[in-house]
Amino acid sequence: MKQYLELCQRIVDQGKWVENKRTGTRCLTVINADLEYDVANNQFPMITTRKSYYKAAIAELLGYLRGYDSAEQFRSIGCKTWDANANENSAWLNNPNRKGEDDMGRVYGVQGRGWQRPDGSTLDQLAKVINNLKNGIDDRGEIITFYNPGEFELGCLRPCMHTHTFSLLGDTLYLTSYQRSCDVPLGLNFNQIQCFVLLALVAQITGHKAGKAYHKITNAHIYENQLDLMRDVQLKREPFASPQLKINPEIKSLEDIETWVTRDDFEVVGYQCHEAIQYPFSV
Ligand SMILES: Nc1nc(=O)c2c([nH]1)NC[C@@H]1CN(c3ccc(C(=O)N[C@@H](CCC(=O)O)C(=O)O)cc3)CN21
Ligand SMILES: O=c1ccn([C@H]2C[C@H](O)[C@@H](COP(=O)(O)O)O2)c(=O)[nH]1
Repeated sequence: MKQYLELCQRIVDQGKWVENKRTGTRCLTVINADLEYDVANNQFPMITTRKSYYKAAIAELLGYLRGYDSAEQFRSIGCKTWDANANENSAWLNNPNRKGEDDMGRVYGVQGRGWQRPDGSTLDQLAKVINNLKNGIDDRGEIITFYNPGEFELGCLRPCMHTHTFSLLGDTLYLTSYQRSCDVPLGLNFNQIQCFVLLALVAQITGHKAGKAYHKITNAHIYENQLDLMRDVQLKREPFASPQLKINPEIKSLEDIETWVTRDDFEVVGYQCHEAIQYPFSV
């Protein structure tokens, strides 16, 4: 929590204003932030200086791991975060590749589970990584990347947290996640949870201890219409201690994640927080 608040304060104190053509809203911006999460000691990085909707963040991650490509699929598992980008983003609405209501196109999990090869076959990046890790193999390339510049025009948004690298040291699994663009008041609240859960979950299904998750962010920003709430409300609050995350121990394989796991297989213990803050969302 301390590192989150320090990043917010750094943006407020040292950020530079950058115009953003896509959303039409300028952002106070810093470059480069390194966060880390202690998964080994179950310090769940939920924001405590406002209410955090952690189940929606976990549902979003489950949708990525399943290769979902429609906002309807995300809604059906308890996550509304893709409604606006699938249905209100003018560039995407005018894109001839959009297949209709709720279509997100070839984003995130579509690339992670079905990267298109030149011969027409597909590569399941996630299954390869899980298989290797299960067999104790780290080939120094246990990478899942959603970033496919050749297919950007086939999706509603370029992935923000775009690459996840797993590393095995003895019986301990580590994760390094890379993010090119980060909406610190809204998106980061979700992304911190997702880095933590991705490591905890993959460690559980591959039979390893979880170590640390490292989260590397390039462009970290606060949109202009979020700044007053961040500076004058959220940053004035004292954080509470981190809660703990309990994951259903019956989750044992990638197939479990694909078939029956829901957001209710994840439970938070000891969460204390300040009141909700509703930040504006820029599409
Ligand atoms: N401008 C922008 N910021 C983002 O963080 C973002 C995008 N766009 N586009 C793609 C995804 C969608 N994400 C989102 C979208 C909405 C919320 C959001 O509204 N969160 C609220 C309530 C969540 C709920 O009730 O489930 C919050 O207070 O955290 C969070 C992340 C993250 N990404
Ligand atoms: O997981 C996510 C997804 C998106 N974001 C934020 C970062 C930016 O504010 C927008 C994406 O806009 P671009 O113009 O494509 O950079 O969404 C996030 O923080 N986390």
